[in-house]
Amino acid sequence: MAVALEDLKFTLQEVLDTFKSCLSEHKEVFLEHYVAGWRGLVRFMNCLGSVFSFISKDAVNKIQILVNHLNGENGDHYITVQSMVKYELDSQLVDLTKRGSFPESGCRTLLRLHRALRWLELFLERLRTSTEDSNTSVMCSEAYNESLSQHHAWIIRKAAGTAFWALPGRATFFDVMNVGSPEQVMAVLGDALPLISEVYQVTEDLYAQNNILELP
Ligand SMILES: CCCCCCCC/C=C\CCCCCCCC(=O)N[C@@H](COP(=O)(O)O)[C@H](O)/C=C/CCCCCCCCCCCCC
Repeated sequence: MAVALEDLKFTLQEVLDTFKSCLSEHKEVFLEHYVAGWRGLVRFMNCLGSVFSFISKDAVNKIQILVNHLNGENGDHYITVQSMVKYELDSQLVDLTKRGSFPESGCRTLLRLHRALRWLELFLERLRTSTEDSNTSVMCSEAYNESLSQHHAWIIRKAAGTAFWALPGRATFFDVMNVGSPEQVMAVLGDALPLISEVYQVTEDLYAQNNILELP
């Protein structure tokens, strides 16, 4: 497995810092930082091997859709997730019941990443409380089955389940994170998790209030 440890050393910290900077003091989620967080996670995943490339391609595609909105002529409306939701709903730019004219709306695209963030939260929580003999593939599968899998077709669930078995063991995983000793990894995860959870919850509440948690 080719792992660019030097790149990861700052990338992982960067990812966690990026999620830290996602929330404004008024609990708005900055789309630019949210997307940057995902970019970092994808870089990390790419270092785990080509077996994950079908996952990273989908994530990259969705990240790019959001970046295009941010850089587009209506980019001002995409500064925060809150302003994006308001703008797209007010302007009727979202397919609400079936896929139609707006397959790349910001709302439906971010929803896919938002669901994946729940997987990440559950997976990192398992890693944080794991012991030496815990199995990363099992932790990853459990987190996936409790979250994202409910939104995936059978064929995607099968492919994801197969890819999870290619994950490195816990010790290698921690090495790749390059944070330091297992205790230091646990401490970093302990710092990062509440922030990731808060970003997830703020987004979840916003989508629930606007009744857009099931966008096609
Ligand atoms: C501290 C870091 C340690 C953990 C590092 C984790 C790095 C994870 C990086 C990226 C995660 C990938 C996010 C995937 C987003 C998937 C979005 C999605 O659900 N897409 C599906 C629906 O889209 P539409 O068709 O409606 O447009 C799409 O069908 C999915 C296709 C690809 C398969 C997705 C499988 C997701 C598995 C997530 C677990 C990733 C495991 C990585 C292992 C480290």
